[in-house]
Amino acid sequence: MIEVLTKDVLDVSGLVKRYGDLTAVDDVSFHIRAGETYGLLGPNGAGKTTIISMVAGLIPASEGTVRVAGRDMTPSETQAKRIIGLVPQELAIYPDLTGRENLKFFGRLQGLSGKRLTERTNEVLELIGLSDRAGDLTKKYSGGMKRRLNIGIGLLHRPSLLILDEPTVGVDPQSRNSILEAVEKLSVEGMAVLYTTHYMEEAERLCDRIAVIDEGRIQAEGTRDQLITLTGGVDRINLRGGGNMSRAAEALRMLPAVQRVDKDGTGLMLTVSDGPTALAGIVTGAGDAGMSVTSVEIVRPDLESVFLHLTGKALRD
Ligand SMILES: Nc1ncnc2c1ncn2[C@@H]1O[C@H](COP(=O)(O)OP(=O)(O)OP(=O)(O)O)[C@@H](O)[C@H]1O
Repeated sequence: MIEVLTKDVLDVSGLVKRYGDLTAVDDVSFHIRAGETYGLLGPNGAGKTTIISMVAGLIPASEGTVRVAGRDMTPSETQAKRIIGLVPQELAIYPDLTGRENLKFFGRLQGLSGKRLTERTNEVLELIGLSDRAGDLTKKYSGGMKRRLNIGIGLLHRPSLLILDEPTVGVDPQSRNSILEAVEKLSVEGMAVLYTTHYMEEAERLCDRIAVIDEGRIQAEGTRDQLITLTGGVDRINLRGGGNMSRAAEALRMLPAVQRVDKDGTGLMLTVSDGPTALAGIVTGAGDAGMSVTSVEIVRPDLESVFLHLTGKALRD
């Protein structure tokens, strides 16, 4: 049993995709186990959709291998595809059918029928939070509800690996939360999830491990905390106020935890090795040196800082 649980559901090795002179995906390798949510975090055009298109067997790889539950994935492979639930960015639902009718239609295509189809449809509606709107035509759904239904369709056949391509782009906050909650629940139930996003908050909340992707390459991979250590793990403390800020800056530079002090018109920005521990001494030190501090902010490093550190670019457009 333990052996089954620790086996990789997905194993990607040396994956490359070339379009003419452009290498859209460049030597990408990673693996995902049952119950693990793995994030591909990168800006638009980083290569995320191309990676998952190869993982799902929609397009052939130029080089490298994709193994799903031990089987080689290729566009002609059918067994491995049954293990996957792919939820693309584009919606694939019928506007003139209700939510429930859409699920039943796609469920039948996947070989479900009778009581099993009804039960699974109800389970999926519950999971994506659409039970109370199941009887409405989907053309009346909000964008977020349509997106949730799209995810539901990918779940009907109980895949071992769910692939979600930027599932929350352009959706309302309620639907976004409902999507994130559904992914968390599926993960607890043992599903492996491959999640692409350019929102670092989502990667931080959902993903056990994250690959930071830029220009087709994995720039770094690890847990959130492992990635944060790449930045040197320093915090920023912003002090706002008035008084003698030049003297305060000089005094604060002498404190052991303070690596750097920058000054602007309204305050001081400090780079500090352990912000929460050093905070009290910094505020006291600034006051003793003649600064009147009116506000204090600690900014801990996040995945945005990691991306900036690795690529010199901001994650957001
Ligand atoms: N069929 C194609 N032919 C030529 N170039 C392509 C093709 N598909 C993707 N590309 C290029 O490959 C690169 C990666 O695109 P990809 O769609 O995988 O990025 P992404 O990270 O998923 O971004 P987005 O979220 O915008 O889709 C881009 O430069 C894109 O223009």
